Amino acid sequence: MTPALLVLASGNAGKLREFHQLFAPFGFAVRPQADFGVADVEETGLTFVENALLKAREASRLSGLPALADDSGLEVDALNGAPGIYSARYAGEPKSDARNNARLLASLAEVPEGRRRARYWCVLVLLRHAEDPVPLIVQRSWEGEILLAPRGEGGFGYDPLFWLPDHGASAAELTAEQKNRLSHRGRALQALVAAMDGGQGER
Ligand SMILES: O=c1nc[nH]c2c1ncn2[C@H]1C[C@H](O)[C@@H](COP(=O)(O)OP(=O)(O)OP(=O)(O)O)O1
Ligand SMILES: [Mg+2]
Repeated sequence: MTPALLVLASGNAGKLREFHQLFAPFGFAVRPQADFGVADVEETGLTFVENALLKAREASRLSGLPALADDSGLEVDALNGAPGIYSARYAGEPKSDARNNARLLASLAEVPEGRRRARYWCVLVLLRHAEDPVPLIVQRSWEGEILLAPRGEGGFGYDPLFWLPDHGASAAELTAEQKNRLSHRGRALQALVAAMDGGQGER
């Protein structure tokens, strides 16, 4: 299935910017859920995949279009996997990247360099319609370490604290093109598009 038009089931401006860049080469149109009056759903799942399904289903139902949702977050080993599926709300409501980053640094204040390993997860769910019983699902991670202080101005969310030892940069110090090539989201989307083009049966 290569739909002519896809709704992006997200209200996150950083994600939407990355998806627009990532989809540009593939030649089908994507529109944010806000264009169809879709508001954020309550993310009541206990896994990224459950939350992504809830978001995609709601956006598809209200738009009448195929929908792609991204549920993502940061898993920090020294915090037993927190903030995980709660990454967006780590410092409470309303969601705030600045307060989330401050809480992450405070939570890791006693954890030395070398023990600050973490990874981003991105789960993408594509529904052909709201009652699609065969969602297309891909999950990818991106390994890094949590810095002692923020670096860089790019990206969004936890990127200024997400250090990439192999690149000698934080995720916020990469160009948009570099981040999209390396990231959990960029690689998940490549895999999703490959699966849409016939990798998973007759879609
Ligand atoms: O590449 C990334 N660079 C930095 N931070 C990131 C990234 N990817 C996910 N994250 C963080 C942001 C947010 O704290 C959480 C996602 O939460 P998540 O519920 O999936 O998104 P959201 O509520 O911001 O928007 P929406 O649900 O409408 O898509 O993980
Ligand atoms: Mg969310």
